[in-house]
Amino acid sequence: MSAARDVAYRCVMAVGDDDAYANLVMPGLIDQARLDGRDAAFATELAYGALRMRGQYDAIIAKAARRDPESLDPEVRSALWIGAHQVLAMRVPSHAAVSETVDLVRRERGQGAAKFANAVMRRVTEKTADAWLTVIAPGTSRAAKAVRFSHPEWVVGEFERALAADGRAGEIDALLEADNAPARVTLAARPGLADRDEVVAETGGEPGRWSPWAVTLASGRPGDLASVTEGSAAVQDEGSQVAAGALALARDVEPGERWLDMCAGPGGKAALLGAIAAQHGVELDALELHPHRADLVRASVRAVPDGTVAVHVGDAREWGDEGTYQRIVLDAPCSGLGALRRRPESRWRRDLDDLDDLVALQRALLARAERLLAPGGILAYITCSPVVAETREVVSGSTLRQLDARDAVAALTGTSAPEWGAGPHVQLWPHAHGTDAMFLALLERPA
Ligand SMILES: C[S@@+](CC[C@H](N)C(=O)[O-])C[C@H]1O[C@@H](n2cnc3c(N)ncnc32)[C@H](O)[C@@H]1O
Repeated sequence: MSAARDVAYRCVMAVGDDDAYANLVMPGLIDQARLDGRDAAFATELAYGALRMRGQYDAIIAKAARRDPESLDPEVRSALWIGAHQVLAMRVPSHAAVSETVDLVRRERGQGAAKFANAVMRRVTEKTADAWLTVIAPGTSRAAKAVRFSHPEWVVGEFERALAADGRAGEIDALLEADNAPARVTLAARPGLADRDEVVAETGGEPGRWSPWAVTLASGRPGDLASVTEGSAAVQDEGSQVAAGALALARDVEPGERWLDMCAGPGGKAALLGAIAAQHGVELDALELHPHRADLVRASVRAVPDGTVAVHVGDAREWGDEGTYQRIVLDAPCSGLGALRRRPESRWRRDLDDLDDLVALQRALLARAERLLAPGGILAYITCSPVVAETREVVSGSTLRQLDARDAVAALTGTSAPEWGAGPHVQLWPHAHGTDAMFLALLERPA
């Protein structure tokens, strides 16, 4: 069996067995197996594709095996997902995909299971992906879309609601499709620490579409770049750059301002805001509940001039002195459903019940943020989720005045405010903006 397929299999199994994150385990597996660039890309596509599309592949396997995929051994089910992905979504010849899958299953579960896998894979290869979709996902119901685009049905429902609330009813297929396309890697060349043109030259990438600091990479491992190693640039979705940058640009920075990042780990926004704070000679407190994530914040801000960012460990609901901060970013813990492109397994890890707890936490954090804000201060409420309950419904419970976030986003991105929807908040979308589905509201405490 090929080393790349073995790496993909180990990754899929680690995600299933150990609750691992594919993007965290994959680099180690690739290094261990000493895959070259081409095989590493192949293994990554196999594993991420299988993890993303497993909802659709389970529906196909159920028909082909005439068995509930849940009843299969995890080893067999994982191997079949990877096999199905090769046949249905990549240009791997059927005979190779079948024999590699059978070899894998034989190694893991013996001859009987290999015979079964052989029969299932042969049936899978009998139809094209489109032909299978007419069998497993006919029509345009929510359930059919869930299978076709391999998302949990409740997530499709939440996305439909969020799109409709944003004047984008009818875009659901485009959104679900965008979630299944791997996101290109974007760096932030942190202002004052790195020069964007130099990072473009260093990486062979291109300037981003929205953020003045963004560099979009064609390919490659960003960890190997000098600017990333020293911390003057870092991987950061353009949506995150826009949301954090909008707070900095919402109005002129006055001397002596104090800024707070209430939920800072792992520190992407803290580093961007810290870099901007340093340019203005103002200070940023970065707070994080979990000590190990606070360590990540310290590492993330290492290139920001000393004395600008102070990292603290604590629960933001009980932290700080009231009326202290002129700017606060509350990048709230959320379902993460706006970042499904980057985390292939994450759509299957949440369920609707998680939302209630998250929303309660988001509301409590926002209530605390309101108190920590100085009169006249501004708060950015941000989520990497478009879910209505986590976004506009949380903000609508605030006692603060909502500013038109479109103005700050337009100023930052060199666009005009009406391009960013009906306001006053801004909702970014993978299919429309090529970013994660970040939500941004700017709230102001009356002076
Ligand atoms: C969405 S992430 C923030 C991402 C971060 N702003 C960035 O750009 O890298 C939310 C963070 O909030 C932290 N968190 C959760 N509950 C918290 C609380 N009560 N107080 C402070 N931080 C909390 C989580 O551990 C997590 O690191």
